[in-house]
Amino acid sequence: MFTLTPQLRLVRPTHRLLSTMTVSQKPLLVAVVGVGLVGSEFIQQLLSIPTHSSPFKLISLSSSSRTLFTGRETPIDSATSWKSKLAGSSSPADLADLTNKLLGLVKNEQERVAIVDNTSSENVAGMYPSWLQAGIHVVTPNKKAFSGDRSLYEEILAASRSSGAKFLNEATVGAGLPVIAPLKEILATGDRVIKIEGVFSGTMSYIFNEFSTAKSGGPSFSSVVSVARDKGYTEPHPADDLNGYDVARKLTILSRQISAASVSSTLPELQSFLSVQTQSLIPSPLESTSSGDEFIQKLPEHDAHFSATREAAAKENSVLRYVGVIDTQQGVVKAGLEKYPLSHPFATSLGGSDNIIMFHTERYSPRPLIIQGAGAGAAVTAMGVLGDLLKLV
Ligand SMILES: NC(=O)C1=CN([C@@H]2O[C@H](COP(=O)(O)OP(=O)(O)OC[C@H]3O[C@@H](n4cnc5c(N)ncnc54)[C@H](OP(=O)(O)O)[C@@H]3O)[C@@H](O)[C@H]2O)C=CC1
Ligand SMILES: N[C@@H](CC=O)C(=O)O
Ligand code: NA
Repeated sequence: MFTLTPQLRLVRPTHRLLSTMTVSQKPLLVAVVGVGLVGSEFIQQLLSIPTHSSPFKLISLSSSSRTLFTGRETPIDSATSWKSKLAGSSSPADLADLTNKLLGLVKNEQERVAIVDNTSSENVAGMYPSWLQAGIHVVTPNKKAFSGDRSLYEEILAASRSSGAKFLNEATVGAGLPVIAPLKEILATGDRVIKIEGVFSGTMSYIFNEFSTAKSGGPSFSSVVSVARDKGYTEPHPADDLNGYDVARKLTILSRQISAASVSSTLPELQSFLSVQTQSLIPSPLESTSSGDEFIQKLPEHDAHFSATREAAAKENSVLRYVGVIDTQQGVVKAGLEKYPLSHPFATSLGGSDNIIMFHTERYSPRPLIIQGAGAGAAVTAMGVLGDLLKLV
């Protein structure tokens, strides 16, 4: 009889340990909103983690027209059938209804829930404060919430602070490249950013890597833009890349992060990405061209201007690159076309849709921290999103 006691002693701590592990290893329930290029690849990558070892359960998918909500007992686990299951769902897309269902899981079942927003929708971005307030984590490559109206950004920060739910947005800048995470570490460990300078647009990178090289002359600007569009690198309307807004949004995201970490930041308080000094490359006669096809058709009329700019740079042994700069000493955030000598990393080391980002900080000085690699594309962007999701578990 007395032998029971030691056994009990053994059993009880082991059991407690198991129950603790069970709680901390409860899978994170994931709802995906947006199943386009990045969304589909993200689902593929998520479902490629073997079910028995996955820390996630995929419980909901939404396109702009319909939602599939399976709940946690029968999660979506097949990379081959999720599309047809979503297509066959009779539930219309309804973010309010999805929010209520997820809120029930958080409040009534003590589940941990994350929404992954793979859209570029402002409406979806506008839901973040209510999701975070409800304790639902948000992971996204969508730049809208963090680069749009300052009030939305502040609501997001406040909601996350009050509930403890996290928002992670690594893929909003440099796609899968680590940019946001190193910046957070630079700031959190007490280093000071002096300047961030980089090629932040995959599309602009491709265009200028092809248009302006170490060799004199080269293809016409319009032909490079046209090829970039045919390859699927540009937005359907190339003006949406050439206006520089995508770069301005990325600079806003980084700049707000720097300002939030430093009470004495000299950076301007950006009301939105529209507050960034941004040079548009759209020739003024084409500014109101609403069709992408018409834009491409008329762009050759402006080739001479771009060729002259290229030749002027070449005379100085330099090339043209569309860059973004955050200068905390000058208090400037700007995006535009700049000349770089051939010895500069922006001039000769870039290929394809590479991004390159240089962090000049007090610690990384005089030699900057440089991050470079593919800055657009479904595979690397989805990896950045899944990487963020893994940080939650
Ligand atoms: N592609 C890239 O290289 C990179 C993309 N990103 C960002 O990733 C995000 C996704 O980009 P990408 O996949 O290329 O874009 P896509 O246009 O391919 O996909 C976006 C999807 O969002 C869906 N959508 C729009 N509104 C809603 C809504 N209210 N509810 C549910 N779904 C909705 C659309 O669905 P439907 O088809 O049903 O209309 C569409 O399929 C964007 O924010 C983009 O800026 C970031 C870095 C790099
Ligand atoms: N259009 C963007 C894609 C990622 O944000 C780019 O060109 O970098
Ligand atoms: Na990134």
